[in-house]
Amino acid sequence: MSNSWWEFTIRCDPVIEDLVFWRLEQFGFKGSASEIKGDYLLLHSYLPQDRVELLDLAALSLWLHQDALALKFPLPQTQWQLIDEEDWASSWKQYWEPQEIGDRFLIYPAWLPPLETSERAVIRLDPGAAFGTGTHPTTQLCLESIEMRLSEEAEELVLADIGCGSGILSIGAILLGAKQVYGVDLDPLAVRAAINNGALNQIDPQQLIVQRGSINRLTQAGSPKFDGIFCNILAEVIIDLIPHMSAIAKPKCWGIFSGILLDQTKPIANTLEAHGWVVATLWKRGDWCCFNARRAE
Ligand SMILES: C[S@@+](CC[C@H](N)C(=O)[O-])C[C@H]1O[C@@H](n2cnc3c(N)ncnc32)[C@H](O)[C@@H]1O
Repeated sequence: MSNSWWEFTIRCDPVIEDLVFWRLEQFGFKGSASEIKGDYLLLHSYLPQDRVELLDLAALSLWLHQDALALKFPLPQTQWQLIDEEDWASSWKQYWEPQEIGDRFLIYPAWLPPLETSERAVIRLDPGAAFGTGTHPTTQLCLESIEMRLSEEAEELVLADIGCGSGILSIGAILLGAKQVYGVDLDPLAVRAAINNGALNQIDPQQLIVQRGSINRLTQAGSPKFDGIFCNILAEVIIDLIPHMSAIAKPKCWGIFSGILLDQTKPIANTLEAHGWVVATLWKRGDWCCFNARRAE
């Protein structure tokens, strides 16, 4: 089967949703959708076939069992199957619904009829294989932080979105008035999704500039210095990236760092402080937290 996808389905206690999401993300799954069914959670996650071996999926299932056992929750039930590209597209879509985030955003699936009016900034999205539908707490915490940062005088801001995924944060920032956002992602599928989503939201490609790569793309000649940086990746990756951020930050730059589990806050705070950042606030949701920081004067 060409262009096939693994659909990995997990039935588990809703309390361990964050942990399961985290495990899937570490494993490389991108598109996930969950729904509550009575007293359990049904979670579907998707990954291109060529990114994983069958045995790895069995190992993932074991990890999920061990996680639940360690926390004394019932064992999750897992199953996986190969589906073709067309089925993947429709599987994914049926579980994903419009979602309000914070006071200002509405995430709106691309395949629904466009809204005629909304009081909210409507982010239309087709995430494709990229992470970033707004259903994950780490993305929500970022969008809410962006909302707070961009409440006024946003029109001169040039921002960086490191690990842009579907482009959801970049698009959100532009809809709230940012002048320009540079998005980077290591994953070519994410780059494609972010570019397509920019177009879907009628954003000028000069305003949302998406490139494949990481922070190194933003230190190259011709890249601007940034007024704000957002980065929703895992803690270990953020710790590696922080030392390079001074090179792309304006003196009063702010930073939004998400994708961090509660028990990982200390190394993140220490690394930020060691590299010239002051932590302003720490927002929490479930097991996750998001740092809002600014450059030390
Ligand atoms: C958790 S997703 C975040 C997507 C989106 N920004 C959001 O908030 O929903 C993390 C993204 O970072 C990308 N990524 C992982 N490590 C990276 C790195 N070192 N540099 C750039 N992108 C990276 C992944 O491919 C993935 O698309």
